[in-house]
Amino acid sequence: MSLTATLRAAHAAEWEAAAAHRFVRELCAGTVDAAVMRRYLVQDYQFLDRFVALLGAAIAAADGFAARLRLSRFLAMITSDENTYFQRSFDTLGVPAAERRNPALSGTTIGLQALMKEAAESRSYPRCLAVLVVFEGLYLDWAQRHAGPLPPEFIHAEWISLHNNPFFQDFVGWLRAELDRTGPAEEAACAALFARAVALERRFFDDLYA
Ligand SMILES: Cc1ncc(CO)c(N)n1
Repeated sequence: MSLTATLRAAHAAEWEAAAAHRFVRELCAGTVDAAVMRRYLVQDYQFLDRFVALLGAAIAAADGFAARLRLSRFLAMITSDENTYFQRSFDTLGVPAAERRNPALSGTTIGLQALMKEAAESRSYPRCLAVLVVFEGLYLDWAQRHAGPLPPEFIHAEWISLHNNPFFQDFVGWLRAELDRTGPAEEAACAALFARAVALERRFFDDLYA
């Protein structure tokens, strides 16, 4: 089995709990409560800041120009289409500037930020990939479970389509192949980061209903 398949299998129960979570089921049905969606987006925008830094670290640590180009194109999408999605959602939900910029962080958001900081500061390409494979692979997984027409509200519909489109599918497949190619040299460290990422993803969704 490949490294990514082995890691995924080792954390199958936690992965499934996140990928089939009540939040993503309600999101795909277009029925998620507006206060829950607001709470999610406010915390996730703080995730995004560190996520952009992690992508920058992966770009710097990557072992070739082809990988740097690929990661840079993804980073360009995050800092354009995805960032404006948050801004338009915050406008629609009436989220004030202070809460967009500097909200009270949940323990899980702090944990995700610390995980990304640690991976970024390792200056290790495979360690950055181990975290990215979970974040992007898990979001592709739940978004691909959506069937039928997209929900009517853009806040729901765009969050699904941002995570299930040909560009994103292709990118996640490439991330997995990169981790399989480079991860075996640092397998224990990659496995530890992968495990923490899956657990935090699940908690991030659980928090919304706590
Ligand atoms: C917490 C979290 N994980 C993964 C993604 C996908 O990038 C996201 N937006 N937020």
